[in-house]
Amino acid sequence: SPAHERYGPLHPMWQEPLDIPGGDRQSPIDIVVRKSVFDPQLRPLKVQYDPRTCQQIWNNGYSFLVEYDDTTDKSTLKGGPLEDQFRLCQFHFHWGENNAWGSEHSIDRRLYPAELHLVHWNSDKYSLFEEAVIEENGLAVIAVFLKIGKRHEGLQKLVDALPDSVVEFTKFDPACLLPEKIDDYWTYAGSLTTPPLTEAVTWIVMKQHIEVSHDQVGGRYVWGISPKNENELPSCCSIDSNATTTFKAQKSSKN
Ligand SMILES: NS(=O)(=O)c1ccc(C(=O)NCCc2c[nH]cn2)cc1
Ligand SMILES: [Zn+2]
Repeated sequence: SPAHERYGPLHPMWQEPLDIPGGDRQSPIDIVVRKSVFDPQLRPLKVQYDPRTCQQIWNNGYSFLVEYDDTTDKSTLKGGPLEDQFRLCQFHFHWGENNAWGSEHSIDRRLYPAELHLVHWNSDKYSLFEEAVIEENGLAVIAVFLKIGKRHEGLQKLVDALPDSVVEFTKFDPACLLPEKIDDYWTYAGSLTTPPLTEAVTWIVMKQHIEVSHDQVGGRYVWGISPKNENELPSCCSIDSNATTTFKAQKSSKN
């Protein structure tokens, strides 16, 4: 069943108590630049996205996802730290209530207003995302920081399409959201940053950010997770704010 039938406002992920894994590779992390080590064995990243695999955009109650058809090897990622070929299944953003924060990773403790995650799963070893998500080398996520600046034309097509639920969204090439130098990245072994927090992710964090204008960045009144006015707030938003707070509290109580 598609993700929006498994997750989303009607089945919020945070309600049941979580048995968060003990975890020695939990994400997100603060990237301490002076402690990062150059690895000459890292190869250039090979990103080959086919815009025709773009299927839909939907609001899952705490962010919005753009989902891709991952039934064949049409939109793939390989190279860099990766031994296998990975299939793009979705991308989504993390943002804050204001532009002072919002990203999940930080660079020398600096947070960005938002962070894009392009989620891929290992199609050489597994046949479904659900299988790969529980395996150590199952997922690869490219993270790109967003900074407020000039308007990002490619992003605008997405912002214009933002749904209150699920809308058909096609021919979007996510490569337009990547910075120009995709071979300048940090990589580390980590986890999903939201439940089920499984430690299955090879993170590839881009050093270069992309610029978006302030009216393009997330937050309750821009990225379509809340209606025209406050009292029409769909239930998902209330779950959204509580869940986010609860989840963050759980996570900080853990470590
Ligand atoms: N922020 S992130 O680390 O990039 C990230 C990416 C993907 C997911 C995700 O897909 N969560 C559902 C997992 C699941 C288990 N079984 C079926 N789906 C969560 C966080
Ligand atoms: Zn994410």
